[in-house]
Parts: sequence; structure tokens; C-alpha cells
Amino acid sequence: MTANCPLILRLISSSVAVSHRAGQIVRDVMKKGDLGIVEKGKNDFQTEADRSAQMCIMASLHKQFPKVAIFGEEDLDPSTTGSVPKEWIETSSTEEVLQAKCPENLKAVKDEDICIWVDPLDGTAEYTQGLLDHVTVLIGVAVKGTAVGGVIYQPYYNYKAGPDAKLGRAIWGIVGIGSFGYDAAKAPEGQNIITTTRSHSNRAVVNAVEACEPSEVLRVGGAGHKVLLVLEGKAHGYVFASPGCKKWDTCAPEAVLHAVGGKLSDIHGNTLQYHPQVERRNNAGVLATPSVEAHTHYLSKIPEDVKEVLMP
Ligand SMILES: Nc1ncnc2c1ncn2[C@@H]1O[C@H](COP(=O)(O)O)[C@@H](O)[C@H]1OP(=O)(O)O
Ligand SMILES: [Mg+2]
Ligand SMILES: [Mg+2]
Ligand SMILES: [Mg+2]
Repeated sequence: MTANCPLILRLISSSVAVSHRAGQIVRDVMKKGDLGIVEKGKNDFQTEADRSAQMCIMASLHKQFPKVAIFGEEDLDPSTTGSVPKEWIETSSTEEVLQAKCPENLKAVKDEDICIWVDPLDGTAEYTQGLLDHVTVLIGVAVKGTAVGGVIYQPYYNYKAGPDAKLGRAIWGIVGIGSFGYDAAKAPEGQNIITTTRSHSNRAVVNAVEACEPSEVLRVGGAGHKVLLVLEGKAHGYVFASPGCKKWDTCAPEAVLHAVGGKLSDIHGNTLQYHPQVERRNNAGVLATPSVEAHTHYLSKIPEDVKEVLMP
């Protein structure tokens, strides 16, 4: 790895490599069959895959970027988790990212400007229920509080293609460069497909979706998965009027979406912040669309009484 390559490229390059390793861990835990489920709160679970994948990602990135702040979803106590196995430390890089042309505004980014947000397994509820294509590994990179780079790794991409199919794909993006690793498409004209939660719904979530006048509603798991549906033209918008999503759920998907001209914000249209001290919870929900125009359209549809109770 070239030492004079801009930090942001080295970070995303390493994150892509680490995401493959973490995705392998997620698949291995499922294959063994003992998920080790812990209930963290109401309708909020953690499995052995969440714990192990987070240890892999945090240890691997920390080893290579010791001065960069990294936050993961899972609260892991080193006295009970023990040391990270050597084979989980992934320090390879992804040449495709290192070769990209760094945007001028990101060339001089320093360690202390950066905050990395790690969701080792997004869509845990669906993972435990066998809805494996809803699962993603998310690594988001923020610079001075703004999401600028991200990796969305889908460990079970292709799993319906048969036992010999190669599983998994890494999607990466950097604002000012673009996003790669998926099939970009426009959602079908004349339809209005909205994606939203399947496991964390409530009255406000339903009211907000209905107000968008969908022709179809895709209730699926994971923030990463839903932004992928928007990127691949399978949904026109992702609407979630509830406070359940946290910074690690949205940082990587936001960066990948923004890198191709899309927009992810809260349901008031406010930009989300990602500096180290920020409150973890996205209190005012999530609205993500493939374009700024679509974003303005859906924003105008969200009912005022839904907005009033979801304050940032
Ligand atoms: N009420 C909640 N409690 C815990 N996590 C939530 C909640 N709502 C959303 N999330 C997180 O946001 C992701 C997207 O939400 P949803 O799937 O409901 O649309 C979930 O997969 C989950 O991430 P995770 O699976 O990483 O814990
Ligand atoms: Mg969770
Ligand atoms: Mg998550
Ligand atoms: Mg998670």
C-alpha cells in the first residue's frame, strides 16, 4: 500500500477487504448453527455473528489506523470476549479503491478529522429468521461529521442461485468519486414503490408510508439492504418515520447513496451528523431517495403530525 495515497482511499480500500472477512464470519456462524442470541432490548437482538464480525472489523481497522476514532454498534467487554483470533485480522487492501482519483477536498483529510461507524451485521432480526439477503455489513467513514465514504457488504448475495454460487458482494462509494459493485438502475416509471421496516413498525411508520401513496410497499429488514433497493431501482424511496436507526445504520448507506447523487436525511430533511460526540440514535427517522428531486417530493408528503413527534 502506498504511504502517500490519500488517507480516505486507504481507509475505504482496507474497509472493503475487512468487509469480505467479516461477511465470511457472518456466514460461518450461520453454518455452525449456534447463533448465541442475546436480547439487548425490546425487539433488539445480538448474535455471535454480530459480536465476532465487529471484533474482526474493529481490530483490523485499528491495527492499520490506530489514530482514527472507530465506533461499533455492539458493546463488547474485552474481559469476556477475549482476544481477537489472528485469522480475523485482515490487513490487505483493495487495489481498485487505491487507484481511484481522490477528490481535491478529501486529499488533505487527517486521522483526527475522521470517525468510522461500524454495523457488523445490519438486519440482525432477519438474520435470526433466515431472511439472509436482508443482511449487510456496514462500514461508514465520516469526515468532520459528514458521511463521505462507505462499504455495504452483502454476505448472502447470490445465495438463491444454488449451492455452487459465489456468495457475497462489496459495494463501496466515496462522495466525489462514485459508487461501485452493484447494478445501478432507475426504479420503474408509473409506479411508486416504497421500502420500509418489517420488524420495527408502528403507527407513525405506517402513516408516513401511506402518505407517500405507494403503489407497492416492500417491508424488508436492514438499513443497508433498503438503501441497496433504492440504488438498484427496486424501490423509489425508503421511508422510516421512527427513531430506531443509529449512526452505524446510516453512515455507510448515506455515503454510498450521496456518491451517486441520491439523498438520505431524517424525515424533516435535516442532514445527519456523524462526529464522535453525536447522539447515536437518529431520532427523527430516515428518508432516502435516488435523487434530490425525489427527496423533495417525499418530504412534502410526510404528514405534519408524524414530523411533530419525531424531533431531531
Ligand atoms: N427499534 C429498534 N431497535 C434496535 N435496532 C433498530 C430498531 N429499529 C431499527 N433498528 C436498526 O436499524 C436497522 C434498520 O431497521 P429495520 O430493519 O427495522 O428497517 C435494523 O436492522 C436495526 O439494525 P441492526 O439489525 O444492526 O440492529
Ligand atoms: Mg442491532
Ligand atoms: Mg443496523
Ligand atoms: Mg447491527
